Amino acid sequence: MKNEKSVLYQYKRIAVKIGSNVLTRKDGTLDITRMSALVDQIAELHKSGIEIILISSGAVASGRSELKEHKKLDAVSSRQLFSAVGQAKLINRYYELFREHGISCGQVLTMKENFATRRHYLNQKHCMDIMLENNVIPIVNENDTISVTELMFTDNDELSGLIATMMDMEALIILSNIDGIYNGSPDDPKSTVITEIKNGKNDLSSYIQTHKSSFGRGGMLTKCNIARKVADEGITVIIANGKKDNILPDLLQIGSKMVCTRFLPSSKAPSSVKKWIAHSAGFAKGEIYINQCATEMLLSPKAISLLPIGITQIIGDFEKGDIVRIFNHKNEAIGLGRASFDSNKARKLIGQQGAKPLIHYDYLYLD
Ligand SMILES: Nc1ncnc2c1ncn2[C@@H]1O[C@H](COP(=O)(O)OP(=O)(O)O)[C@@H](O)[C@H]1O
Ligand SMILES: N[C@@H](CCC(=O)OP(=O)(O)O)C(=O)O
Repeated sequence: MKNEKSVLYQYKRIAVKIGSNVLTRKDGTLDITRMSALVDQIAELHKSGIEIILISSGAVASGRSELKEHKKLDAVSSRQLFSAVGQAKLINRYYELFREHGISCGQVLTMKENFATRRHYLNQKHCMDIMLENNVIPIVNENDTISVTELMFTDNDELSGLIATMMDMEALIILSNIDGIYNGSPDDPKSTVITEIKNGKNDLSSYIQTHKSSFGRGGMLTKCNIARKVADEGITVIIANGKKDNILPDLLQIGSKMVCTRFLPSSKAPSSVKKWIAHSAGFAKGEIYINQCATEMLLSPKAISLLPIGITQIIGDFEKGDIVRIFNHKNEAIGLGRASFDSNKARKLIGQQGAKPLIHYDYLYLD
């Protein structure tokens, strides 16, 4: 499709995640100039016909800029206070900035629990589908005011991965304060950006410095793990520098030479239910341990369901339809699935021949 400047872009449907570090100045306050520049770029892409979902951090930073004086607070309280004030200010800014381009945007606040059941998942999907159909740009963030401690996403990278898969986007662009993933310390002049990461098992952990940057929550390692998982589901993931001028149009042009790290997508995308299950580890209610033979069968190229005969132990209580984690005979987590019946019935059937599968192949996701 052609835009005003006749630029050809690579995708028609993208999710863009703007990280805390992109939107935050050194003193922790919101960088409105950067925000405005990114809105201009998104507006340009939107006008060229690309459907865009924005996952934007910045609520806490925005609240911090607003409430210069406040009582002494612990970490949870300050996050709740800053995000309550900051999210209102953040979305208001986006609203005004997009309005200058004649574009409507809408707010979607969510939390981990909203992905836990298939029904909640589909409700959220419907909300964003309807926004896109009506030319509205969804701006998604975690509902930081009530999502605390164990209910929280690791960070907005995890949330953006869930959104990109749920909405069947062609690409997820993760904008951070760095050009991509370096093959060493980013501060070392000998390090260079890894431009392409092929699908499959690549261990990048030796490259990643574990210290976190000033305002990011998860760090580069979570970004990589999420990126690989999303790419396995058939979506291209690009990590690029959101602080660079005109980064989005430059990055997405056909034949772009812009420096970034690109995770190449798998050509075999799983079904929509399997994608949901793949991102459900945080909501698993039980643990299913299986023997070596069952492990080998499940990992074989054939479409095999998990039968009670291969189960050795069940930990935890779950209902029919809940997500459970699967462990091999070496107690290593190998995947997730949706239980076809509850834990009481499953326990009674352990090791039995001829019983119905506890996890049907269609509801089984292996790492
Ligand atoms: N090998 C690496 N390549 C690139 N960045 C790295 C690497 N190791 C650690 N990092 C750090 O990861 C940071 C980005 O992650 P994060 O703090 O989560 O950002 P964001 O807020 O944008 O999500 C970078 O600023 C960088 O300091
Ligand atoms: N939801 C929070 C940001 C959460 C977060 O983890 O951000 P990031 O480090 O950009 O992935 C906020 O709006 O301030």
